[in-house]
Amino acid sequence: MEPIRVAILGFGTVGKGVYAHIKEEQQSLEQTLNRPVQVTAVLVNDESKHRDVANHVLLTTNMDDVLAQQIDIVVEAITGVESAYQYVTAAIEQGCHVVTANKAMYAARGQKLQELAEERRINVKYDASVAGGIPIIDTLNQIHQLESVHRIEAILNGTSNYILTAVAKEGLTFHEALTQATRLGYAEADPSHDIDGFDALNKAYILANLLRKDYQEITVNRRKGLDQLQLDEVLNKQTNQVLKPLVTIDATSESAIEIVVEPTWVEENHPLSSVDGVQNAIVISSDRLGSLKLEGAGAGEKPTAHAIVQDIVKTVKEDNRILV
Ligand SMILES: NC(=O)C1=CN([C@@H]2O[C@H](COP(=O)(O)OP(=O)(O)OC[C@H]3O[C@@H](n4cnc5c(N)ncnc54)[C@H](OP(=O)(O)O)[C@@H]3O)[C@@H](O)[C@H]2O)C=CC1
Ligand SMILES: N[C@@H](CC=O)C(=O)O
Repeated sequence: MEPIRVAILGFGTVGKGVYAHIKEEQQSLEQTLNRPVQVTAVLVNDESKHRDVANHVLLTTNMDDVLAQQIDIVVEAITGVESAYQYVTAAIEQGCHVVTANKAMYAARGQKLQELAEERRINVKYDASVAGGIPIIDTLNQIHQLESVHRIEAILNGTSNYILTAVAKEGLTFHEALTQATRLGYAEADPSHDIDGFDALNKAYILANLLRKDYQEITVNRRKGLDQLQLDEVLNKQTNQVLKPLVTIDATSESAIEIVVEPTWVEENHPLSSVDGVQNAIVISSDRLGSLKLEGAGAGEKPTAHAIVQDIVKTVKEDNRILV
């Protein structure tokens, strides 16, 4: 039986995680999809760094070589915006579905990509780009189809939450905690994106865009990261309060969806106060639902790979040309 051919762009924490997940879960994937899933090509910056790709898989630095492999689904897990956008655009133009984890790229170019994808009847899925393993994109879409979501409060950066927890509860220095977060594969290749709040802002933007009506703008009222904190603030814990890297998305105004990203002291009975370490959580509020809290691992190899493989499975099930 013809395999479903997958290319992985990027072979770092996330790309390797997807490669390992597909290999380890080969049988269950084949049972679910009635066809085997095969990683056919891997794209990297520097081939010489990568010895753990099997011989039958094309390892290359050239996207044209990847697309020459009759790929069904391109998994994009590289860093930065421009190259990623070009690769994904080329993939869509060639008729490949796309699954991406790259929130910086998706926040900046997601809308353009979806327009192009719609023209070509291609899926672009991006659940792994927000909150690691938490299945937030489809969940939020489904809720919002039934009634307006008016507010989201969330922790969307695993590295920042890991650092604040380690400093406050384990007595680590900021530098020690960041070093551990990097070693564990949580931090961005350039961890300043975690620390300055831009990673959380990109994720907030992706969620806000799902709630946005055509006439509404998305405005960023504040973006602050851990880099603007004095460490003493974290150590000198105030009574009954916990410092959390909070994101709020307020959709109550007719004209704008307003985002605030800011480390915030929350009361101990706040739904996000107990979310520690690399965990992320999202509290979605609407009239009928009240509030729904989703919590799970917000970063790292396995949860992120899980989200990507889920999107691969959904993509195949939605495309009759692949699902035979
Ligand atoms: N780490 C995490 O927990 C999560 C990360 N993400 C996102 O997933 C993406 C990947 O993250 P992560 O795996 O941690 O990053 P890494 O830095 O671990 O890996 C990045 C990989 O991308 C490759 N790469 C970078 N630029 C290019 C390029 N222009 N062309 C070809 N290959 C390139 C690198 O190649 P080489 O190895 O040769 O240098 C490397 O293999 C990022 O967009 C990140 O924001 C999303 C959710 C969670
Ligand atoms: N660096 C990010 C990785 C996942 O998106 C984080 O720490 O949340």
